[in-house]
Amino acid sequence: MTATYPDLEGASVFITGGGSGIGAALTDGFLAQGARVAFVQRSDASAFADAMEAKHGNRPLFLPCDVTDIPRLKACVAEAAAAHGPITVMVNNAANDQRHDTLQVDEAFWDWSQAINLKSYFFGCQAVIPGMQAAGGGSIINFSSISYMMGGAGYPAYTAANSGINGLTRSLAREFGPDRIRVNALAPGWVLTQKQKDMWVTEEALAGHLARQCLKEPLVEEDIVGGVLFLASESSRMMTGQALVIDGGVAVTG
Ligand SMILES: NC(=O)C1=CN([C@@H]2O[C@H](COP(=O)(O)OP(=O)(O)OC[C@H]3O[C@@H](n4cnc5c(N)ncnc54)[C@H](O)[C@@H]3O)[C@@H](O)[C@H]2O)C=CC1
Ligand SMILES: O=C(O)C(=O)C[C@H](O)C(=O)CO
Repeated sequence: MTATYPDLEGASVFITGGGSGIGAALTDGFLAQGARVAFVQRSDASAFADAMEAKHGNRPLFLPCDVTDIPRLKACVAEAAAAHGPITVMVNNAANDQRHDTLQVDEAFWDWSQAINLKSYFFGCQAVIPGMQAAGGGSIINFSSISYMMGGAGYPAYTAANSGINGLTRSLAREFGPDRIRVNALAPGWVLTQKQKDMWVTEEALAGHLARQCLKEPLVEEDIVGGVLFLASESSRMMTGQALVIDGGVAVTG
């Protein structure tokens, strides 16, 4: 059950990685609010856009883009603004939590990981801020993760980026608050997307993780949508520079 936010009707929303996983649930959730949604991702999402149009009678604008290609990312932001009006809601969601062994990481892997998981976030924000300033404000939601709060081993380049996203978020909130641009992070817990199930979920790992949650059910994509809509809408008008955690209540120490 998701609340309705009347101010999101007609809002111009841009989502990175909006065609699969949590991002697809976000595209669905914003379309259900009557927003105009543009999203980017690397792989073809035309069939998903068709399905969304059939469901909502409101087609999202899919723009193929690798978010590590910053000129292309900026061009997509410009194309989305031309189609839907100035972007007033930006969701930096695309990421890659590829596991890695610290002693095997080389500079190329490190740079690849930061390019997706941190650099694209900075330049995604930079691309939408002038339009938000001209529009009199906006809301940016940067996806982080509880991964760095848990201090989990096995993906330090990813957790470093997730931690960096919170620093980025707080600094941008300070710099652009006077323009009425709000910048918040959202840190999900373990959300059982198809990719997580295919790549990382084992019975043992899931049981260990659920033991750390207060609420003993796994999270699904839709559990994240309500928090993002709230941060996007004027219902959170005096909230900025924060990290909203949706993780079923994971104990972060021990
Ligand atoms: N699923 C989980 O358990 C958790 C997810 N998160 C965060 O939530 C966000 C979404 O995660 P998921 O839906 O699980 O991820 P996912 O891997 O299922 O989807 C990520 C999306 O980003 C796109 N993408 C990846 N690299 C890209 C690139 N270079 N250029 C363009 N698009 C690219 C993918 O195509 C996909 O649409 C991420 O920021 C992730 O760090 C955080 C904590 C836990
Ligand atoms: O990709 C992530 O970020 C996560 O999967 C965070 C999870 O809570 C996790 O890593 C559980 O082991």
